[in-house]
Amino acid sequence: MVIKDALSKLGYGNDMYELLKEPMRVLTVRFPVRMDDGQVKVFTGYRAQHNDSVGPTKGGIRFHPDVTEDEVKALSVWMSVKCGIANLPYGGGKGGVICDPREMSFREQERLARGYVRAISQIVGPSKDIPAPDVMTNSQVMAWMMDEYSRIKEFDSPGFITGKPIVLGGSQGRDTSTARGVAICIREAARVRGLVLKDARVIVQGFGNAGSYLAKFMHDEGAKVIGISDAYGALYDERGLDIPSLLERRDSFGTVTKLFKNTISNKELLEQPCDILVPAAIENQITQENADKIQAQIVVEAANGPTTNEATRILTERGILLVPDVLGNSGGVIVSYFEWVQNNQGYYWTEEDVMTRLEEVMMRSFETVYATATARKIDMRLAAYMVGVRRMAEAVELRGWV
Ligand SMILES: NC(=O)C1=CN([C@@H]2O[C@H](COP(=O)(O)OP(=O)(O)OC[C@H]3O[C@@H](n4cnc5c(N)ncnc54)[C@H](O)[C@@H]3O)[C@@H](O)[C@H]2O)C=CC1
Ligand SMILES: O=C(O)CCC(=O)C(=O)O
Repeated sequence: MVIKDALSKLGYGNDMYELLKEPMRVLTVRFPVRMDDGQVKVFTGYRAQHNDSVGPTKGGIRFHPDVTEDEVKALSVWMSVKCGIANLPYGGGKGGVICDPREMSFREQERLARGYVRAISQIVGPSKDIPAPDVMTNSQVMAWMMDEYSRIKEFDSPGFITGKPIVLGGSQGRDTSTARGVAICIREAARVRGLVLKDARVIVQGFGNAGSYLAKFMHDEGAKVIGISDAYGALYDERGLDIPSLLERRDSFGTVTKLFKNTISNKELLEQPCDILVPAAIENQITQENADKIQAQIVVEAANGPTTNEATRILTERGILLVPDVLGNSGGVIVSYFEWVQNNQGYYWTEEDVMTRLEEVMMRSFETVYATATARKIDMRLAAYMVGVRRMAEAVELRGWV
């Protein structure tokens, strides 16, 4: 495990690893939701809280048929590392519900969101554990969840959840912040590799919140986005895709390829020649099986966990610069933190303020991780974990837990 290597390189013993290798708390909930046809369906969900030595835990909630307890647990550990790199006063958390919102009506999704919040309400809160959007959840889902939590607690609680619509206390720029952070990492990675972004060939896997805005930002930079995909297939054109038109035609779940006949598979897309490859969908996409077929100079992970540890080793040995998820996609939680700060202060920033601060934190994070990787001659993922876990380990020691 990377966290074990990172702790060991930082000089910590096995006791620290034993504490930090898994979440301190995981709640499994089963809750009823009345469907539109009058029947009641029981859904299973989870909320994992990795470690709260630094501050309350923080991390998104995903609605997806493949959610498992192990996945949510791993995602909560990665959130801790991510918050550590960006120096946010949080530990990591993550939640998920096994469901397929694409098959549910708007009102069924609302009842699901509210039911999940009722089920987890005892262990979450603005100074305990603060959720946010993730796969197949969005600002509307956050609005329902915030409303449900506020009703239960009987006071307005915007700071309970981030990624809300602006009128309900959301932050300017949160919707595009994950992609903005990825774009900053791409710019910095290209700089250290001497790659000019204009006309650089970019492939983005996933066309939801993270992937679609990233494709837009790359297109706006003058790069050539030659491939994109969603859960149903991929579009590829070496002359460059019409990203503005695809953005208009995607649905709220990031689906667009169903509108086209000439699609290729996600597997084929990942193996096409390009300069920059951005996995922005789900876990385990670059593995031992296809890592030697990746034809990019730079891989920036917008998704959580798209590259296995073995594949990270293969890509790094092949000289490909891999910017890991815990750094690459940290723009989302950074602006979530800004949203929470604004909610706590009751004072709201301009989009320019948000973007300037995001840029500062992302630049500092990239530079610290890149310098650690270069100085220690280690891959960017291990370097990121060393940077990310250090503060948490210190806090654990100072509290006398280990
Ligand atoms: N939304 C956010 O603020 C953040 C998201 N992330 C990560 O980014 C990734 C994507 O999240 P979002 O864009 O928010 O989700 P989303 O639900 O908005 O979009 C997901 C996209 O991935 C596609 N997809 C789903 N299953 C797929 C498969 N098997 N193969 C290929 N494509 C598939 C979907 O069709 C959709 O285009 C996830 O790993 C998430 O954890 C990370 C940090 C923050
Ligand atoms: O915005 C947040 O608080 C967390 C987003 C998230 O789930 C992630 O970074 O993976």
